[in-house]
Amino acid sequence: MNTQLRVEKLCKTFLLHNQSGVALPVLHDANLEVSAGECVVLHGRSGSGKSTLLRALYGNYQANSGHIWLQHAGEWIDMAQAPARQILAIRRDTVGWVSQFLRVIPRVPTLEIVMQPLLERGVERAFCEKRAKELLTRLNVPQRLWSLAPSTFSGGEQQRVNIARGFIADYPVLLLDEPTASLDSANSAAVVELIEQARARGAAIVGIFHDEAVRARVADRLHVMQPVQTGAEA
Ligand SMILES: Nc1ncnc2c1ncn2[C@@H]1O[C@H](COP(=O)(O)OP(=O)(O)OP(=O)(O)O)[C@@H](O)[C@H]1O
Repeated sequence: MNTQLRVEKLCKTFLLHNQSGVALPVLHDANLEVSAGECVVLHGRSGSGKSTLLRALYGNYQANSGHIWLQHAGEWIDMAQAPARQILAIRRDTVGWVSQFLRVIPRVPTLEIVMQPLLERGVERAFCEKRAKELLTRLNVPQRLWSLAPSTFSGGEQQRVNIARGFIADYPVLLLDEPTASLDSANSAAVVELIEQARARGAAIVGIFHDEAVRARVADRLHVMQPVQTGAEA
């Protein structure tokens, strides 16, 4: 097994400063190991910390303790301790994030938004454009929209632009936050196919999928999230 990502004893407690400093423990000694070519789906009841773990893996949430080891540029790096500059390099080259939401960039055309992750890696523009067009076609984003900024697109169209952008680069690690939420079955099937292809090329994938049929299709394994027991509940 070629391990690509290893989470060790990760702890995360949210401190609600504007609510009397209440402490909300969400992750306690969370462990997870994902190999290249494996898709692990986070599973557990609402509020069990699935999104929190996924965001910590992308460096959006700072863990209180523990490690997030991943292979980046031929070395093992602890994402939980990495400085901001290194996190940016990890996001460019190693860890991709695909969610249902597009952070709309004003006035930038769709094709440009989709190409951006590859352009940032210094890939030749003609290649980026070809790949972006292929993905937009596969995801049924009509060609007449490609030159427009997506701020006025429908929710589903924005979602598919975001998915095209998330899949354009061959990231060794892919984090998927409900990428098929609210897509119709044809578009959902197109996303499932992209996930299967990423897995076949050796990506280590961690995802959240509430749709049971999609989960059954893509998951090699479910990772069950255990809610943190507080003193009152124990
Ligand atoms: N930024 C935050 N600040 C404070 N508390 C947070 C924050 N993000 C999440 N939480 C809390 O952490 C707990 C876990 O939330 P999280 O979103 O990780 O759960 P989830 O398993 O993804 O839930 P769902 O399936 O409903 O999306 C919740 O009780 C939530 O209120």
